Amino acid sequence: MKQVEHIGIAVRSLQQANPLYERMLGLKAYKTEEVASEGVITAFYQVGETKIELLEATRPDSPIAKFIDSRGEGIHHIAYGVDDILAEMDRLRKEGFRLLNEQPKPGADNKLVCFVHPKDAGGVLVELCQEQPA
Ligand SMILES: CC[C@@H](C(=O)O)C(=O)SCCNC(=O)CCNC(=O)[C@H](O)C(C)(C)COP(=O)(O)OP(=O)(O)OC[C@H]1O[C@@H](n2cnc3c(N)ncnc32)[C@H](O)[C@@H]1OP(=O)(O)O
Ligand SMILES: [Co+2]
Repeated sequence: MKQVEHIGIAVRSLQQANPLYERMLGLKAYKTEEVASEGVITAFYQVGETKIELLEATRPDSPIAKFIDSRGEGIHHIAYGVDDILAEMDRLRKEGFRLLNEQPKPGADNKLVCFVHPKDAGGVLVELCQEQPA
């Protein structure tokens, strides 16, 4: 894994969270994108070498809705950038980590992603992400 690509933060409402993050970071979101397959709408902030990904649920069965119901708003996952997601998935599988998707799937911001179960990763949901060729 080469860097922390982004930190995912669950929010109830982007409309309410964006002004807070803009004031706090002194930055505007560079992108807003819906990922229907995950039931989320995202806003991305570039902070130095990494990004903050705000996530609002778009439906009640979204992982973000479930997370907010049980834990409230806050850090939801850490995403690590990788060069070869299939190789990294294979390595983690062999190390005994449960992957939450067996094949890489499309994420936001032109990435392929895979999640690792938080119960195998010290209580933190981990996302692997690989840049997709444009
Ligand atoms: C925008 C696309 C993409 C990107 O490109 O960046 C994204 O970031 S999408 C982000 C949203 N998508 C996902 O989170 C997909 C992966 N997540 C899942 O598959 C599930 O959410 C989960 C992690 C398997 C949990 O689902 P489930 O088992 O149904 O939920 P429970 O509420 O029953 O939780 C079981 C257990 O796990 C703990 N938990 C749940 N979520 C997290 C979390 N984010 N971080 C740490 N721990 C988490 C939860 O508290 C339960 O623990 P116990 O209470 O001790 O049993
Ligand atoms: Co993410």
